[in-house]
Amino acid sequence: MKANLNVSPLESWVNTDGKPLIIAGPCSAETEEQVLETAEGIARNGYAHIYRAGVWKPRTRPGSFEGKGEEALPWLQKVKEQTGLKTAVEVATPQHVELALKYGVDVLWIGARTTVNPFNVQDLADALKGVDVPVLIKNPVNPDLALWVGAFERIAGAGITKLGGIHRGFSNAQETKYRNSPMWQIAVEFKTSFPDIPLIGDPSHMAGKRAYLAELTQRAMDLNYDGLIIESHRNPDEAWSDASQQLTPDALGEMLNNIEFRNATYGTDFQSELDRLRARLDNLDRELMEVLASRMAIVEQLGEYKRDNNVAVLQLDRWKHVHQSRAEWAKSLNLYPEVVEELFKLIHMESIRKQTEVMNRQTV
Ligand SMILES: C=C(O[C@@H]1C=C(C(=O)O)C=C[C@H]1O)C(=O)O
Repeated sequence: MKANLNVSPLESWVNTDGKPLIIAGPCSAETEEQVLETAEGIARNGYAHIYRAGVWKPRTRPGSFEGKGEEALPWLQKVKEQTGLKTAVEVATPQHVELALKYGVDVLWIGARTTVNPFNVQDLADALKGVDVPVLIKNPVNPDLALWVGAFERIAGAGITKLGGIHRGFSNAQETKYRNSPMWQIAVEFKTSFPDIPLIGDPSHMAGKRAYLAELTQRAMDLNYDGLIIESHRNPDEAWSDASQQLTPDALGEMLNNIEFRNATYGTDFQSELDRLRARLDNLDRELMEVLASRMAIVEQLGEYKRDNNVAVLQLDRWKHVHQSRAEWAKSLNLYPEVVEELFKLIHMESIRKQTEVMNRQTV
């Protein structure tokens, strides 16, 4: 996917000394004391660059705590004064943008439920015209990379260059382990297509539960994310929103201490070993494709035979056998059966496409 985006590097608006950007703070600003005490704990631990707090909360159903609104913004000003941390809030309407800027919030983020709606995003873009403020855009709730990119195009269209993406995962229709499925492949695609846009992992919203935060944080770091946004509350169990996924500032510090922060690049001694192993991979991938091409040639012959004998392309019994036997082979080869199953589903669909083409090919 391509898009013409003018993006300033992260270092142009926040100094992280080359380390991942850490944004931490409570899901919601509840009271002045809660905001200040949590900020003080985070500042004391020294890991964070930006303090986050939700002031306007988009809730799934009405009736739950929807945020303190404007009343909470002076509390964030105090956080800045007392800790030196920058501050960030979520904005969903032009009025939110206006108020956040009025009270000197340093960084704005657009939530997943806003990114999903181009009308909302355009309204925000219009409100941001002529303003120089960093804007982080969460992925839309549904796994649609183009919709995410569209939001970047709209905000960039307003002249904002200090941009970043937040990968918070994708909403699930059914109960799954994580509250929001990470679907890492979408983020990898995002990073591949837009290497200049800093990408920040949001393990809190992926996890939904404290117990999964460390593994998701590690995963984001293994994928070389530029930063993390993690919810932290002075007393998580008493939080007015997202109680089960927040950590105390100290517990967050402890978790981050146990994360391995990987290097994005490597030295020359490492390079030669990487080159050697990658050369082997190149050869193997080439062989893999040659095998695939041979398979397709046989599929084509089978297609011709089916056409000449008026036999249907799809052969369910055979396909079931292929599907099952390859999953068994995968197990015995120590490969993930689910991955091999997915691979063979793709191969099967390609066989069907090829044979359908053969069937409908004009014979002379
Ligand atoms: C190749 C065939 O046609 C289809 C493709 C299959 C495959 O790719 O393995 C299996 C069954 C058929 O649905 C076949 O009939 O064997």
